[in-house]
Amino acid sequence: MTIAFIHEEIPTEQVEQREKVLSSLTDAVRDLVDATIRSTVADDELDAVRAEVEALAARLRAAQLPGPAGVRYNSEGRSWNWGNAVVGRGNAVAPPVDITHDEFGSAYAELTLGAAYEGPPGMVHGGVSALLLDQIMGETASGFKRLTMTGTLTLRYRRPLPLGPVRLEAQIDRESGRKITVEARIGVPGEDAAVEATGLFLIPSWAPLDESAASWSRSAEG
Ligand SMILES: CCCCCCCCCCCCCC(=O)SCCNC(=O)CCNC(=O)[C@H](O)C(C)(C)COP(=O)(O)OP(=O)(O)OC[C@H]1O[C@@H](n2cnc3c(N)ncnc32)[C@H](O)[C@@H]1OP(=O)(O)O
Repeated sequence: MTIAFIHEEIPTEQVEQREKVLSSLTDAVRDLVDATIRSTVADDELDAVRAEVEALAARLRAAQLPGPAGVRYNSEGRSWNWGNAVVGRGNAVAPPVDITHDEFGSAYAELTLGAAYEGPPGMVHGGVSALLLDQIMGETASGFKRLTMTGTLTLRYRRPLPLGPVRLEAQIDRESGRKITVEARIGVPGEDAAVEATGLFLIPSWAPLDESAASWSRSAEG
């Protein structure tokens, strides 16, 4: 099975303009998700809203990609992955997360998780913690200069994580050939970690050890 990045020759300025407009729509959809979960309006009002939402979806379906958004890049080295489940600017399921890479081998992010990410009452779903940790660890292992895939992820849930502000941190622990071990954690900012993770990330045998020569890079905006 091939994992391919899509070369699309759109000028960076145009990509950034589209990303800005798309991000605003995505924020509005995310707010709609939160509003839906927490709404206590009457049933007939829920039904009226459903009809309007269906009409809006039909407008967006007037022009669609044939499949998922994929990861795209232009020859200026700008890439965009608007469908990604964690950082995708077009994905209202993504919290979203802005990951800062301090230097190669270390990263962090701060975000607020609302009602859409609930597991135990008032707490972050364990799978959501795993999702966020997988992304930050994968990006840390890759450093956007090589393709890495999650091989094995080990999580220790030490204490429940309340919905609200959270902080994620990751750093490479060790590397050997195609194997990169990353340590990470998520918790309330300034408190002990709620979940600790260790991940073994692999550069697949079919991928180059370093892809930076392919003039492929990710902008800070992601
Ligand atoms: C420039 C590019 C930038 C890209 C941007 C990136 C952003 C990232 C953000 C994305 C974040 C989201 C991230 C996601 O969500 S990634 C999505 C979730 N992960 C997957 O779908 C991975 C599925 N698995 C595979 O594709 C293959 O099995 C891989 C590629 C992992 C290995 O297949 P490959 O053919 O390459 O390897 P091999 O079988 O010859 O074995 C080689 C060695 O590795 C050892 N081994 C194998 N498998 C495992 C395992 N599972 N755990 C531990 N060890 C394992 C094996 O024993 C052997 O060891 P040794 O005998 O040599 O000692």
